[in-house]
Amino acid sequence: MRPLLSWAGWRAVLARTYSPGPSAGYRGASGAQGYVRNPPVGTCDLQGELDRFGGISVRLARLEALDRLDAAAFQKGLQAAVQQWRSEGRTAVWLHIPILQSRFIAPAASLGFCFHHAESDSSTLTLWLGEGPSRLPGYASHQVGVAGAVFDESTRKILVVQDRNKLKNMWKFPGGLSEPGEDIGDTAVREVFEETGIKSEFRSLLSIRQQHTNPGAFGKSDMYIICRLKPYSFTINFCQHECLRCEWMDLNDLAKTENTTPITSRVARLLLYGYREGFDRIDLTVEELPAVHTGLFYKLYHKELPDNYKTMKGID
Ligand SMILES: NC(=O)C1=CN([C@@H]2O[C@H](COP(=O)(O)OP(=O)(O)OC[C@H]3O[C@@H](n4cnc5c(N)ncnc54)[C@H](O)[C@@H]3O)[C@@H](O)[C@H]2O)C=CC1
Ligand SMILES: [Mg+2]
Repeated sequence: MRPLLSWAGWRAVLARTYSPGPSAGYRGASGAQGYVRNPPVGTCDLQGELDRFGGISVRLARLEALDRLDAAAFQKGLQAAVQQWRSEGRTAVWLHIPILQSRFIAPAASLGFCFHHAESDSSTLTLWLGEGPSRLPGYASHQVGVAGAVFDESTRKILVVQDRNKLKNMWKFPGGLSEPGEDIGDTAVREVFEETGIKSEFRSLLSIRQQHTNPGAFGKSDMYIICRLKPYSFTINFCQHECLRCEWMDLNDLAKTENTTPITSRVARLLLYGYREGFDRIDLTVEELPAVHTGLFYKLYHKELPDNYKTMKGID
């Protein structure tokens, strides 16, 4: 059995890891993003990561001796390390703690660390070391809900549901919360299918509602986006868990009824206007463009831009 890492050993590991000497220099230019990696000391192989803002990121999951380290020894080691990082002019510490090592949260908090966020299997705590108030960005500020206004132009019918879990049964568009990494249009199409059995395709984005302190948003703000969808199946098979009723309703009736929410009524009128005057008046269509710095792609939603403006040919 390997020996328990002592406080002195732990302190040495932390101190050596964050004091780049000849054997542990930063990769890349000074002040740039890089790693600080030392050869294993005792049973530990600690890695600290320097970010481009001068902060240091510590991932406890990478410590080999973590299981055998007690909370008190961790606190002393962390305190010494924080002192060292301060003296080195680091701006912040990001401490990533696996859920099974949550015993290290309280010692870190006693040194001034606060929760930044938590995911299912880890929490991230931060400590601001820079001048003045913290400039660290917060975590998620909104939840995103997306509904589909599925409109069949050939019959002028719109797909509506009544929620099973609401005290008042009002007509609304089927929809739900967006999943991480999911495009807005894909959420609308998925939620419509899950709740009503109707297959559809994305056409445009119609409206965005922002609401703060929404009771269902875990203290965050709520962004509720309504998309225009085109149906390609018409037989309703609605979800009994979530919906009480589901119908194809004439768009005029939805625009006039009082048995609906203000947002549904407003978007029904918007759709009626688009149906009569041309959907280009109301649609924010989507295009995929490349991001310059990351090489990733993103979706951009805006009113249709004439081709000559896209290319800027023939424009003064
Ligand atoms: N103004 C409007 O017409 C309405 C807008 N919205 C917006 O739609 C979005 C959310 O859509 P939803 O259809 O509510 O989400 P959703 O379709 O993703 O999920 C709703 C279902 O999740 C389950 N669920 C939710 N919270 C639960 C809990 N605490 N415990 C157990 N089960 C739970 C229930 O089965 C519920 O039927 C939000 O952005 C909200 O603001 C929702 C209702 C009406
Ligand atoms: Mg729903």
